[in-house]
Amino acid sequence: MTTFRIAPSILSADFARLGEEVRNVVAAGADIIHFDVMDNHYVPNLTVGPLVCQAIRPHVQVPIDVHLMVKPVDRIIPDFAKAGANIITFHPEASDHIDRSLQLIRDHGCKAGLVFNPATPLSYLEHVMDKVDMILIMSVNPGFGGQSFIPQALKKIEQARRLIDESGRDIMLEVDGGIKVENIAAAAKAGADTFVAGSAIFGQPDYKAVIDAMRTQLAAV
Ligand SMILES: O=C(CO)[C@@H](O)[C@H](O)COP(=O)(O)O
Repeated sequence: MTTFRIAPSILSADFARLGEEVRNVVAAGADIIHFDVMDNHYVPNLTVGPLVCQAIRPHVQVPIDVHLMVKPVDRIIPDFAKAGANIITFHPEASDHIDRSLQLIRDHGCKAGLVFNPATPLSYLEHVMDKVDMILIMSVNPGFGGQSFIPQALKKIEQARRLIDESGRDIMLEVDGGIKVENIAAAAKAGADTFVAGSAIFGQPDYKAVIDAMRTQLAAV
């Protein structure tokens, strides 16, 4: 049986109360905290860095999944590992040496992953599948929360699921962007097992009600 994980994205949280926000969302049933890092270079938005990751680390026991939307990637990896990240993912287009970046993340004791924008081919995986612990399929173009799910992502999730099954490895398949109660089951049916949701959770007053509703949808898959 598939283990489904719900990973609220801090991008839609109240940054003035971030410690309280991550505590509340974990108490509401979140399995992972998704930590979006944007540099105003690789993506046209700017968020937070390792200091903020370090600041929230004592507030939660669940894994922190750091999604690097930065270029270059390598020089910031050790800082996030030291700040308490458990999973670090990056976009293959943002790294000059994908294999080296994956190895660097693993050498720092974290799980490593690659992120695929809507128009980025999965072929980047071909020679590095043995070093990947997570594949993250973007169902929006990265940079902002609150965008609409791009339905073509479902086909890519199916393709990624086939590659994972062929590899025989235990690789998490995460989807990110526009995930709501209404479409989470479709993403799960396509093969995703980890679901990032920002505005759908932090945009509602009752985090537990949303996460429970998502789990109800997942239980029927
Ligand atoms: O990485 C990103 C955006 O670049 C995402 O993690 C979003 O933050 C998800 O937000 P919603 O689409 O769920 O509101």
